Amino acid sequence: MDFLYTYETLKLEFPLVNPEKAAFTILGVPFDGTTSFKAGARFGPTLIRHATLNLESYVLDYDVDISQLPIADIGDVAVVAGDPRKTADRVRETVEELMKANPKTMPILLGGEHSQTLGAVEALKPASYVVFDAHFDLRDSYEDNPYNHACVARRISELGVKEAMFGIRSGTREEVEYAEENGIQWVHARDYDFDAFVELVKPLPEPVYLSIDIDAFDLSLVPSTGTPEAGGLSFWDVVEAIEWLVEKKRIVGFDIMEVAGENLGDVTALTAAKLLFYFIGAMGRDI
Ligand SMILES: N=C(N)NCCCCNCCCN
Ligand SMILES: [Mn+2]
Ligand SMILES: [Mn+2]
Repeated sequence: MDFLYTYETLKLEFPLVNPEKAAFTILGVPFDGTTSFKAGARFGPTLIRHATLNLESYVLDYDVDISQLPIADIGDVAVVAGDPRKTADRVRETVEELMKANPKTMPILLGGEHSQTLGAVEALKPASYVVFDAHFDLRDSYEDNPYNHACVARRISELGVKEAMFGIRSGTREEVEYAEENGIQWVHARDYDFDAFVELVKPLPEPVYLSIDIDAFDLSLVPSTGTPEAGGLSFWDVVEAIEWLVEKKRIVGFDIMEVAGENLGDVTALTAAKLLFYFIGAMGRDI
């Protein structure tokens, strides 16, 4: 099918289906127009797709071969360089077009700056937003822009979406206060464990949007990201949380954001690609 704002790009190596028939639809968002420290998230979607070439499609832990699942890849959103709001509008419109064509598909965004998650959330209207991130992203405005990547959770909370955050280890006093005043629960990376995750996520209303800012992981796993922070989560921390969510909650959208880099085979993209396969594999157990 045709989308207003997307173009074709590198695709996953195994057979793909049309979005009308897909249980999962991949959409790249190669935007890095408000990146404040380390550039290159515009290459994230391509780097992640390329990194999947290194992976077996068989997810050992689940006995699921994801090459057998109905997956679509609708390419990348054409970005409006330097304008996170206009680009997120295109993301929103693309996800709306997609859901109209196939209300049952699970959109999977690959990014690209975290600012772009807003567009998907606006389109999908989840009741809750579960996010793994080193940062709160609860600033009202950053570098004079309310749609900067450092503000995305604030914009989502203003939509009335309940939020829970995991892996946090960087923020301002104002962000901590905003979280407190608005009932946003969070777990510091230092205090993170599976029980803490379940405790906060269990009471959240469905459906849930799950967002992975790749900087939630320890720096060693994700050196190429916009605002890297030491002291993050392990790979299995996040995989186990995803498994719980997939089993217990209705998920309407998923993303892996803030993957940057300039070189094929970048460690960060390899981490992101593996996580992508675990998410699809875990979801695919029920298909
Ligand atoms: N949500 C985010 N990714 N926020 C990161 C903000 C960057 C703060 N730099 C502060 C530098 C002060 N010298
Ligand atoms: Mn972050
Ligand atoms: Mn973020």
